[in-house]
Amino acid sequence: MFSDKDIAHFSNLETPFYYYDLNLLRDTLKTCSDAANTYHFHVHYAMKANFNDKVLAKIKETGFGADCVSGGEVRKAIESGFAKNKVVFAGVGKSDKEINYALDQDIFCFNVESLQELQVINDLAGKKQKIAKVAIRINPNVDAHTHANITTGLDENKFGINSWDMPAAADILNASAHLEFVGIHFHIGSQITNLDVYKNLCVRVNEFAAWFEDKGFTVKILNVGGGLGIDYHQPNAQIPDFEAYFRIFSDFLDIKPHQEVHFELGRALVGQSSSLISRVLYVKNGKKKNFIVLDAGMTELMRPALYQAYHQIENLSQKSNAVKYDVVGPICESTDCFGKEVALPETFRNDLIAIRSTGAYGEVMASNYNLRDAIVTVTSDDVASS
Ligand SMILES: Cc1ncc(COP(=O)(O)O)c(C=O)c1O
Ligand SMILES: N[C@@H](CCCC[NH3+])C(=O)O
Repeated sequence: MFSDKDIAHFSNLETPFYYYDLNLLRDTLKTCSDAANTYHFHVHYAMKANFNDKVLAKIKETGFGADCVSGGEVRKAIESGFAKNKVVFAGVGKSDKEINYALDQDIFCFNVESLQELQVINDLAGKKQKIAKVAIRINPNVDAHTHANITTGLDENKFGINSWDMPAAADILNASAHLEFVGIHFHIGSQITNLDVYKNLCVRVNEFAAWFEDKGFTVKILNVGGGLGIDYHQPNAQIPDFEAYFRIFSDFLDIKPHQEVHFELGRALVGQSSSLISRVLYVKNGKKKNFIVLDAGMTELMRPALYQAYHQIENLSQKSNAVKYDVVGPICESTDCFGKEVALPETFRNDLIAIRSTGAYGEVMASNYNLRDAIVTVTSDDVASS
């Protein structure tokens, strides 16, 4: 929801830009942190969702750790002040260079995604006379009931080590002098709105934890990943129900006194705190379609083109009766479309348009295809001090 002051401020700015509501971000982080603390759960922020410096600063202040998926993210987390002993490194294709860098930084843990990777980390740690802490990322074959392109925990997905390879993983761990097994890791997908799927995940986590402990391993960390979704249809409802989410894990996980439960939340923490603000370049009224051509495109926000993802679109400049428009960007691709048959007030050149819920996988997935300008960001602090 934008105030008159926000809109007046936006009117003086060049578009497009990402607007960040840092107050909403702070409130979302606090709600999550309070709920996690109730259950003594640990949250690592999945940096891939958004690594804007101002966003990261707020997340670091909350005391969360960082879940990284590249050497670049590990570096960014450390340079942004996240404690090294709260940095985890996941990813199905960690390069030797990235592993060496993370070993040098003595990060908390590698979430290992293949048998070969276990051996490589052991070899590289050995060359440095170090012991690498590792958690085994297990593919639990649990359906997240989300978009196929953002499902990660099914047998056909590339992520994690398959359940039938656990005996081989245990053998490698036992034979590797430079690995310290700390626990098991799962992540079944993103934008999960049916919380029941997490109950199914808990059943699998309990089975694998018991299996490893039966084999004589101490499973200290139960890392259940992230994936909690947001309501893209209600950008003003804003803060996800973290309490209900954590309660499922408290109720359904078989947590032993020596075990910690870790989460890797991305979208739920940052998704609602941003909107992409754009201007209407042209309105084209046709026989079959009316088009609004924006100055933002799939280069600024790729999700609709990539996953046919829904983002609410609002005209901040008009309030009249609704007309249906296809809202498109200027990029030379037919998929450069933010929404079809969107009901909006009658719209004119230079109107301000907000595309909502863009805090997660928005700015970070931007590209300069078509040699587009670099992304600009504006925050609620900028508006407050204007
Ligand atoms: C391993 C891992 N952890 C955490 C996340 C964060 O997911 P989300 O932003 O859906 O919470 C992802 C992305 O899906 C991931 O791949
Ligand atoms: N980029 C995806 C989410 C991927 C999550 C990372 N595994 C999205 O925009 O919804």
